[in-house]
Amino acid sequence: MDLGGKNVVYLGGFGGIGKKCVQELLKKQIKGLAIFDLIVDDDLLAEWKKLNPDTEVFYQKVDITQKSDIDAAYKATAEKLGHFDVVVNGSGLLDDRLIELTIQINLVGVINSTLTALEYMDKSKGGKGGLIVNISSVAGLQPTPLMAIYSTSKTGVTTFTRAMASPIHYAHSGVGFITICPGYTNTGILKDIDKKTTFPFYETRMRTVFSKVKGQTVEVCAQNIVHAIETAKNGAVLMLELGEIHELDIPNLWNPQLDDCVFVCLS
Ligand SMILES: NC(=O)c1ccc[n+]([C@@H]2O[C@H](COP(=O)([O-])OP(=O)(O)OC[C@H]3O[C@@H](n4cnc5c(N)ncnc54)[C@H](O)[C@@H]3O)[C@@H](O)[C@H]2O)c1
Ligand SMILES: CCCCCCO
Repeated sequence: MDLGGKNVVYLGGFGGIGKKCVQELLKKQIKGLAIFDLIVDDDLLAEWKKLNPDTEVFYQKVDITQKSDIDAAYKATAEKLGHFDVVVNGSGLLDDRLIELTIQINLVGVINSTLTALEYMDKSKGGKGGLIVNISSVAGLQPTPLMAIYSTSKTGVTTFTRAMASPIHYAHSGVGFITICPGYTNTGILKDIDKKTTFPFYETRMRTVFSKVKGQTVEVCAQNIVHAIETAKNGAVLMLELGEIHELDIPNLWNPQLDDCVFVCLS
């Protein structure tokens, strides 16, 4: 999608990856940018507004565990911008001690944000269509024993987003979906990992190598997220690893058998 003149909503826009994504998005002559987040950096927000006078940049406080916050923020954004073309669900928590909160933020919050945004974007409901980008993780592509709860939440994000990208849904709503799965990216989420694993001090092979795993810079991750927004097709699952974008082809593992054929479950 050409981002020039578009309206973007970014959830988690003051986080490590979020801040850099916002800075990359602001280079694309977007028309409006709504930053939803639990926290705000007032100085950074003021700087973004000052440096981008032709873009309407504003902040909405949102606790993504509160559906009422999500509803209010999207309503206010629709009133301010008229419509929005791109939504990035980029909030997240990595702390397996906090089971319910991990699921609430990483999965239920993304689901609620997605379904609320769809109410405004869905062509069949008077919307203009658009693109919803859900940030999963490499931990959302395969089981990650070191942080099993986080991995579960992110696997849910990957599966939910792929289901939303069904050709049937897309034909109906005109809203495309892509899943972004970053590898290690140098932000605070990876710090103090021993306090955030499923089992404290439980030596897994991953824990042994955790501090030696190669990571990518936040800047290159953000650049690739924005490149994906501009170029990826509906349904793409993109692993962003060490500065590269790998489009993944995840096979169907089950296709229902009918009396006279195998029904391929693509929608
Ligand atoms: N850094 C990595 O290695 C990495 C790798 C793969 C995926 N990710 C994912 O990328 C996204 C951004 O992560 P990050 O590395 O920038 O971490 P971060 O901790 O810097 O940012 C997390 C963001 O989520 C927001 N958030 C947390 N709880 C919230 C709540 N209740 N309501 C609203 N917002 C809330 C924070 O305010 C912050 O803006 C997350 O979804 C994370 O799981 C990160
Ligand atoms: C072991 C997987 C680490 C995932 C990074 C945060 O999504």
